[in-house]
Amino acid sequence: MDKVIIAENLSLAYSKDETIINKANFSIDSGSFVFITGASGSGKSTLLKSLYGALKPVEGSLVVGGVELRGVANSKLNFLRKHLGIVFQDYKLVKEWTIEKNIMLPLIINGYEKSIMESQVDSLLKHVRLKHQSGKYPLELSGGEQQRVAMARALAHNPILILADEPTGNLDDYSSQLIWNLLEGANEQLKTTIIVVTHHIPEAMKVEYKHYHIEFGDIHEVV
Ligand SMILES: Nc1ncnc2c1ncn2[C@@H]1O[C@H](COP(=O)(O)OP(=O)(O)OP(=O)(O)O)[C@@H](O)[C@H]1O
Repeated sequence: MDKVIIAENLSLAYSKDETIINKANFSIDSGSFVFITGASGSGKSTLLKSLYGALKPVEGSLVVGGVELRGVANSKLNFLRKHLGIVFQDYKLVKEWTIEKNIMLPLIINGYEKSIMESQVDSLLKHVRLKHQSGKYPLELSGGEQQRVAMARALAHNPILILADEPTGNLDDYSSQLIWNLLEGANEQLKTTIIVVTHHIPEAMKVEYKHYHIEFGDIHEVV
C-alpha cells in the first residue's frame, strides 16, 4: 500500500533547548483513518503542524504526499497544501467572510468552476446542518457551529489528506456524530486519509482505524 506519510528519525522543536518529538519513526498508509492521542503538551498539535509544513523538522526526514518537508521551499509547500484539508484547533475562519464563502475558500484556491463550487458548498452546508446560517459571519455563530464550518471547509475540495486537531472538542454528542459521519464517509467513499488528534476516540467507529500515541517525545502505534 502507498504511504502518504513517512517519518524517519523525525525530530521537532521550537527551540534548541527543548525537543518535542525526538527521532520518531512511523508511516501512514494512504486511505487509512488514524487517531493520535497523548497527554496535554505531549506534542500532538506540534506533530500536525509539521505535517502541513508549519513547523519544519530539525532532524530526520518527513515526507508528506511525496514532498520532503525538511527544508522545503514555500512554492512546493503551497502546492502540497492545495491537496490538504486542515481543521485547526482555533478554526481559523476568515471573519470578514460569510460562512458560505469560508467553505468555498479551498475551491477558489483550486480554481473550481462557479457552479461546481456552489453545489459543493450547498451539499456541505446541509451535511453540517448549517444551511440556514450560510449568509452569517463566523463571529455570529456559536463555537460549535464554527467548528462545523471549519470541518466543511476542510472537506470541500476532496483533499487527499485531512488533518484535524480535536475536531469535536467543542461539540455536543449530536454535532460530534455529524463530524464523525463526515470523516468516516470521506474515508470510506473517497479513500481520503484522515488523521485526527483527539483526547477521546469515539466508541462507535464504523471504519477500521489505527491509533498512535505520543509519549516522551516518541510516537508509537497502540495495537
Ligand atoms: N509556538 C510554540 N512555541 C514554543 N513552544 C511551543 C509552541 N507551541 C507548543 N509549544 C510547546 O510544545 C509542547 C507540545 O505542545 P502541543 O501543543 O503540541 O501539545 P498537545 O499535545 O497538542 O497538547 P494539548 O492536548 O494540550 O492541545 C508544549 O510543551 C508546548 O508548550
